[in-house]
Amino acid sequence: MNRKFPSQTMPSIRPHPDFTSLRELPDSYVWNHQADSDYPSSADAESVPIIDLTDPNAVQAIGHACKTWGVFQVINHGVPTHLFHMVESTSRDLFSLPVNQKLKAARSPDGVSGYGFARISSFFSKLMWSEGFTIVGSPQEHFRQLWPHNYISHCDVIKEYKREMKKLAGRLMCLMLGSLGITAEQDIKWAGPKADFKEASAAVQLNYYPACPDPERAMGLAAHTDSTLLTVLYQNKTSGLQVLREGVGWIRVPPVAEALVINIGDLMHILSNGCFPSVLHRAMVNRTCHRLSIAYLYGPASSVKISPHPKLVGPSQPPLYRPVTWKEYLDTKAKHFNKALSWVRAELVSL
Ligand SMILES: C=C1C[C@]23C[C@@]1(O)CC[C@H]2[C@@]12CCC[C@@](C)(C(=O)O1)[C@H]2[C@@H]3C(=O)O
Ligand SMILES: O=C(O)CCC(=O)C(=O)O
Ligand SMILES: [Fe+2]
Repeated sequence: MNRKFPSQTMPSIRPHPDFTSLRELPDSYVWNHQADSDYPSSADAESVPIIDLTDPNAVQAIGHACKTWGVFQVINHGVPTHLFHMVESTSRDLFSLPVNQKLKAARSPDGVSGYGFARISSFFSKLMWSEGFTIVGSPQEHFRQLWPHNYISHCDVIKEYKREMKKLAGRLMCLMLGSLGITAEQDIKWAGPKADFKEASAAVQLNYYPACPDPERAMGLAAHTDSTLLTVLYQNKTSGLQVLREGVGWIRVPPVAEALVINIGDLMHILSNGCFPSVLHRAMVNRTCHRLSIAYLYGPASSVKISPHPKLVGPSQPPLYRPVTWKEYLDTKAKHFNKALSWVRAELVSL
């Protein structure tokens, strides 16, 4: 697939913003959305599929959505509603702390976890109107810095959220792979004997997009694909997420009560030998309402090499990618950003 990406520049280091003090959009936050004319905006011409996980035809619907959209929303997913309220409340408490307090849990320059700008900021010359907090492993040390007296309850919320998300992500893996004729129990060794993907790993990304004085010219989170197998995204009631639909343009993914957005990531793109293309997406901002989203970024255990599945490879379908671990892929992404998939393409030998 030949994708065009928005212009990128060399990485640079920037200070943290204090959004509440900005009444006008500083030039450093003004994005040239003119460049989007490459991708005509089709507003609501088409909409991202919404799939009921209790529907007996869910496997086929998921397969179709993964092939043609790379994204879908799920309802009746079984994750208790109160958990979303709790994780949203933890997120809100975190981002509403004074900047100096949040900086006590800042992500270190070579670290993964903690508070900071979107990691992809370094590839763009303009700043994004958002803050993020990444959780890999336990958030305890960082949360203790943020809330010395009540960090434990916040840690418990994240722990419970991760547990539920892991269950759902394992289920989604079985459904997605099932639609390709791949049975997790027999065909994916690392899925484990119960095919529950127990050894899988994940990161939780809390995203906060403050209300913005000039949303048409700002960018919440620039266009990217996730480096995951799949991402489960919870968004609050404020819309902002958009996905790129090849040949159509940017399509809104509106918040739907009780629904979760599922994105195909680059590792699923590789595992499916390009059958399920990862989806380019971005987050826009709002003039009056802040927006929160919580991404559960799901991938394999660190020792697992992901490569095109043998069932999807044959004389007429050569493997398009070489085997990579998640860590190797993240390193490639950190260097080449949206061109990372091309960097892991297998050498095609012409006969
Ligand atoms: C596991 C990961 C995926 C991620 C990089 C990370 O190490 C932790 C944060 C993730 C995130 C969330 C926002 C978008 C994204 C592109 C980014 O900059 O940080 C993703 C990364 C990714 O999927 O490549
Ligand atoms: O906030 C959103 O809707 C998108 C977030 C996202 O793409 C991410 O965290 O990877
Ligand atoms: Fe994303």
